[in-house]
Amino acid sequence: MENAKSVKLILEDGTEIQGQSFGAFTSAAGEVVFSTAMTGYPENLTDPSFAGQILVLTYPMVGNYGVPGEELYESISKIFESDKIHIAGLVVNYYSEEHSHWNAAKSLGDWLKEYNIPGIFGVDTRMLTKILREKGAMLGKIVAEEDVELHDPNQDNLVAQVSPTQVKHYGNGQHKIVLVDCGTKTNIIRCFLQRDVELIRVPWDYDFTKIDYDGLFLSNGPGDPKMCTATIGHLQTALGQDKPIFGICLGSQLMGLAAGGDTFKLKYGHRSHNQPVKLTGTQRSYITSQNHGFAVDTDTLPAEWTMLFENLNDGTCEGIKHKTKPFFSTQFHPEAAGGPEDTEYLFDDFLKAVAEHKAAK
Ligand SMILES: NC(=O)CC[C@H](N)C(=O)O
Repeated sequence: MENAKSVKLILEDGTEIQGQSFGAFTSAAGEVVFSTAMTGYPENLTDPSFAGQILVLTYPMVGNYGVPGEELYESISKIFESDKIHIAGLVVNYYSEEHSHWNAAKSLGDWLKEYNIPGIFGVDTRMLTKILREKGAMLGKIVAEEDVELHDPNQDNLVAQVSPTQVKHYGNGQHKIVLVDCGTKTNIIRCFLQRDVELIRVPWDYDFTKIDYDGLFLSNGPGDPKMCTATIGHLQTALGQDKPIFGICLGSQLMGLAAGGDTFKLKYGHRSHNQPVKLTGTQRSYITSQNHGFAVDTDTLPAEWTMLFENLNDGTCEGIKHKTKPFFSTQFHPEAAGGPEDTEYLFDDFLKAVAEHKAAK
């Protein structure tokens, strides 16, 4: 891009990288994390799990397929994972303002401008990723004209910032599922609506134990799961019953915490579309889409819980399950947009558990 203004990326360890501005010419602070996914920036940027984060993309050319226009499916976005950009800033190597794709409606830079989010290009993002892998995810800032303070988003209750304040209903299928929205990706809603469900989407701190549901679902979401004390409290009540429960990503961490286990922060997290996980007790592995910085500490799980999936790169917990009750979770994203769809069958497993539980009543 010609005539782009200079901006800097500054990390908390003092690393300073000069680059050029695209998107909004403004400063922003956050936690600097990297993703090695090769595509999917429209989905990543709108995933509420990224709230407060400055996202570094290792794929070297970004923007060349543009950004799709908004289309709706059952009153939710057909493509995006929410109705706005959630990242704090974007760091890329080569930015392509020119774009070409059958459904492109605008450039990535124009889209970032609409939401006042800064981007920086001309950064060797693979070198930067080596720093983040060695030292761990760090605080950082993109500095345009005005300087800003470093800020740790994990100290904030980000879930309260991205969760809706109203209850919403979707679909009229036979299984009544409560979706606790801690920052849900819309593809989770789409996955449910393609199945036989009536979905009740409730805020993160809503007392869902008052609803006579058939199954409970806990969504993904941003920040430290320990901030969600209200959700954990309601979940503990639900764990005292037998109705099926399924959690994804933050939802998995909340299940671990409500069960009495602990969570911890990974050194630099898992963000990509090719994370291998193994189903415990089998030799079967799946390629999964992931975006998390925290994980359940398997060693802290109570005796009636066990690890359901294990990450084959670093051995960390990628899901848990109760040994006798129909409660299970994944740390990865089985609904995966973008990314591999190998594990979407888990939605069917959950609804099968719901149907069986209803039949046994
Ligand atoms: N995608 C998610 O739900 C992320 C969960 C949590 N915020 C983490 O970073 O681990």
